[in-house]
Amino acid sequence: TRSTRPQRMLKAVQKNATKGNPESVISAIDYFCKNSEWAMNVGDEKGSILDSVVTEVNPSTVLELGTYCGYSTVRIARLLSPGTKLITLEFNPAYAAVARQIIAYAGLQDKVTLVEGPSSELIPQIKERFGITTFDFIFLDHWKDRYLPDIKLFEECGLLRKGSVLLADNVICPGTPEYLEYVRNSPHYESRYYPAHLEYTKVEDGLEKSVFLG
Ligand SMILES: O=c1[nH]cnc2c(O)c(F)c(-c3ccc(F)cc3)c(-c3ccc(F)cc3)c12
Ligand SMILES: [Mg+2]
Repeated sequence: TRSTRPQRMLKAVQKNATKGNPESVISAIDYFCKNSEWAMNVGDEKGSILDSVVTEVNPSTVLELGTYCGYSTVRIARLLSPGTKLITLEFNPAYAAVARQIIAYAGLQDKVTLVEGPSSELIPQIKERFGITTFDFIFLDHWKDRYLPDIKLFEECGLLRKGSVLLADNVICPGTPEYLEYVRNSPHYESRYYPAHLEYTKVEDGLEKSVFLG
């Protein structure tokens, strides 16, 4: 049967990247998406903004919603201090299977815990399952309609602390208007928009960074 796009992306990584070299994995995926098949990785332009925010926060606890093929997981994990781990949630088992292999190819498997399932069920389990009290950094990149309910879930579950940084992808394309309205008008968040483009295209998109004020 015909391979899937994530499987073809994995093949491109195995062919063109160097095992244990995260930069080469990132480059191989970007090359694949620019020259073979578009795919919904955060990409190099928004990825550079992601890198700068992660570097600035230098988080000890990290959560990613939406692993897909692991591109942003690799981007984040390669920047973490030794001993720091990130938890990434993926709903789609086929995506998760490819992501595990791409993360391992980059040599970052010891810094990543990939959990399969819906964020609505997994978020309330995080404290007990992973011994986390609060997150320093959260990257939202799963499904636009879950951004607002999941940020409310973070608040209800006590997973945010004064200074927790949330960074959300696709706030313009496909767009998350209710989420933006919430973080931009809530007295509990300081929000800032980083303009960019939809990965590998000229279409407008951007990232929204929101700091929890407590
Ligand atoms: O769903 C997503 N999660 C995370 N990141 C995404 C991302 O970075 C994207 F660029 C897109 C996107 C945007 C425009 C487009 F034309 C196709 C896909 C999607 C997306 C949006 C709607 C869908 F029906 C399917 C996928 C996502
Ligand atoms: Mg995205």
